[in-house]
Parts: sequence; C-alpha cells; structure tokens
Amino acid sequence: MMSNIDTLIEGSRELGISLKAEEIEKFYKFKELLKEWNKKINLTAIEDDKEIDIKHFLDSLTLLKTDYIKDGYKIIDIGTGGGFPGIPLKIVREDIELVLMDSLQKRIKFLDLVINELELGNIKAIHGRAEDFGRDKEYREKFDIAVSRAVASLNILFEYCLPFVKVGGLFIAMKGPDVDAELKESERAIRLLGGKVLDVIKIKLPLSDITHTLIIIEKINETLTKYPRKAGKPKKNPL
Ligand SMILES: C[S@@+](CC[C@H](N)C(=O)[O-])C[C@H]1O[C@@H](n2cnc3c(N)ncnc32)[C@H](O)[C@@H]1O
Repeated sequence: MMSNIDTLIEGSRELGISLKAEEIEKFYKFKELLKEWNKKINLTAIEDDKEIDIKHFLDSLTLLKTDYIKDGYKIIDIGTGGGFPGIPLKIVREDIELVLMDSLQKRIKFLDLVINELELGNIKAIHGRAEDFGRDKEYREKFDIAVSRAVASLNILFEYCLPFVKVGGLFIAMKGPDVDAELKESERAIRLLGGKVLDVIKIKLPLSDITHTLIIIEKINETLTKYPRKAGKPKKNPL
C-alpha cells in the first residue's frame, strides 16, 4: 500500500503539479493540525490520512488543472471551513493574494493558527457572512476570482459569491458529479447577479473514481446594489 506522502505526490503529479519538499512538509503539518483540532471543533468528517489527501488536498488542487488562476491574482474562498480549497491552493501558489472567509469564528481561529504555523504570506482569514462582506466596499467587486466548495446550492451560492468578483473576473464553484439540474435552476440567479457560464469542467479526482465538476462563471456586468440581500435571505428565498 502507498504511504501517506506517496498519495499526495502521486496524485498531484496526475494533476500536473510537481510538489517541492517544503510544500509537502506544509501539507503534512496542515494535516496534523486538522486532525488535532478536529477533536475539539468540527472541521471535517474525513479523518483517514489517504482520504484527506484525495478528498481535501487533491480535490482542492484540481483548481490548478485549469489555467484560470493567473500569477498574482487576488482570490477569495467563501465558506472555507477547515481551509478548502484555499489553504492547499496557497501552499502551492505563493504568488496569489488570498482571503479565506467563514461565518464560524472557531474555524477562523483554526485557520489563523494554520497560516501562522505554515508561515503562509499574503493571506488572511476573516470571520463573517458572505451576505455582509459582499456589501462591504473593501470586498465588493475587488477579486479576480472567488472560489467556493460545498457551501450551498448554486442559486444561493451565486448570490453569496458573485458580488465579490470584479467585472471580467471569475467565480469557480466546486461541485459534485451531477450539476445539470442545479445549473438549470440557477440560470436566473446568474443573470441577475451579472454572470455568465463560461465553462463546465469535469475532473476525475486522482487515485479514485470520483468525478467532480468545476463551474466557471464569468462576471460580465456589475452586480446590482440590491444584491446580496440581507443575511439569511438568499438561503431562505433563493433567486
Ligand atoms: C460544508 S462546509 C465546507 C467547508 C469547505 N469549503 C470544504 O469544502 O471543506 C460549509 C462552510 O460554509 C460556511 N458558511 C455557510 N454559509 C455561509 C455564509 N453565508 N457566509 C460565510 N460562510 C458560510 C460554514 O460555516 C461552513 O464552514
């Protein structure tokens, strides 16, 4: 059986990424912190080493299978939880400027510790709801790319995420294998928020038979000031 580190190395190679020794060390440290803190606060249901590698680390890195993430881009990870996909992305892409956002304070506290221990630069973790930050002028339409994994269904997620993206920028939703129905139901939301579907990419997770989907939305118009609506409203009454 492959050892822990082999899964990560082999799997990232399958994604076209060749990890440096110090990056592997950071993944390893991150995993130890994740497992340790998961005993105290709920961060992930996945606890097996190999599964963490595949379903958290490598899944996050599938973003780099696309060439949408350009050098020095300013990126926000909305509803990052235990740091996915943001932390793995930052470990291998020092060049990007990253904001991690989550509405649970305990998870932000954990991420501050991870950022510190892994000595990651040009990154911060902020506590709050997407609906509130999306109306804050320091964050609204300030990002080249917004990303989000496992946070809400698409019609809700677009209202959470598109307000952060600059016109000309992208929102990348990381989803499971079947997205057709969800995407169809969110056509109106995409349009109302100033977006347009640019690409739908199916990616097989390395060393597994799981297929995931990256939905790439281009921001073609400014988002109307009435969006996002008040905290809780997008989920209660999706567009
Ligand atoms: C199921 S977890 C997914 C975490 C991570 N993205 C992952 O894929 O492992 C969803 C996260 O989104 C956060 N969240 C849910 N609604 C939110 C909102 N309106 N604004 C900010 N964060 C939110 C939750 O606190 C939770 O940490």
